[in-house]
Amino acid sequence: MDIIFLHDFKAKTHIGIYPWEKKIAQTIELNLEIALPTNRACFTDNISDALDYSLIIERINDVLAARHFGLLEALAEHIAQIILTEFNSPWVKVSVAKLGIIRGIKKLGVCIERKSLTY
Ligand SMILES: Nc1nc2c(c(=O)[nH]1)N=C([C@H](O)[C@@H](O)CO)CN2
Repeated sequence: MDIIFLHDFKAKTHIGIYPWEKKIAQTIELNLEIALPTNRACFTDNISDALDYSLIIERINDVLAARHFGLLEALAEHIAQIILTEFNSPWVKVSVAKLGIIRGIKKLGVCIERKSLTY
């Protein structure tokens, strides 16, 4: 299985269950591992055979700008489903973390793995 990874992807979004979290954007950190539907690009060296990671980043940034999620779990699930359904990945691992939200904890979050139903 070939994988594209995006590590330490930081972005601002509105997330959280408390009223102040609906008003103030927070920085989150995403870590993604995205299984590829084919390894063809390894042999052809052609972007049209690859999963273009810049399109994934653009799509995720659009979601983070447009949506408010209460729970980290819900945001992680939303991103996982986009990767599986829109980018045809057979498997994805998504971690979403908040930074410095609770005193004494540098980073906390959730990590989920999902498989496509079509593979
Ligand atoms: N399992 C979770 N627990 C909590 C979440 C969450 O997203 N998943 N979120 C919060 C608050 O928004 C918190 O981050 C603000 O300090 C609390 N618990």
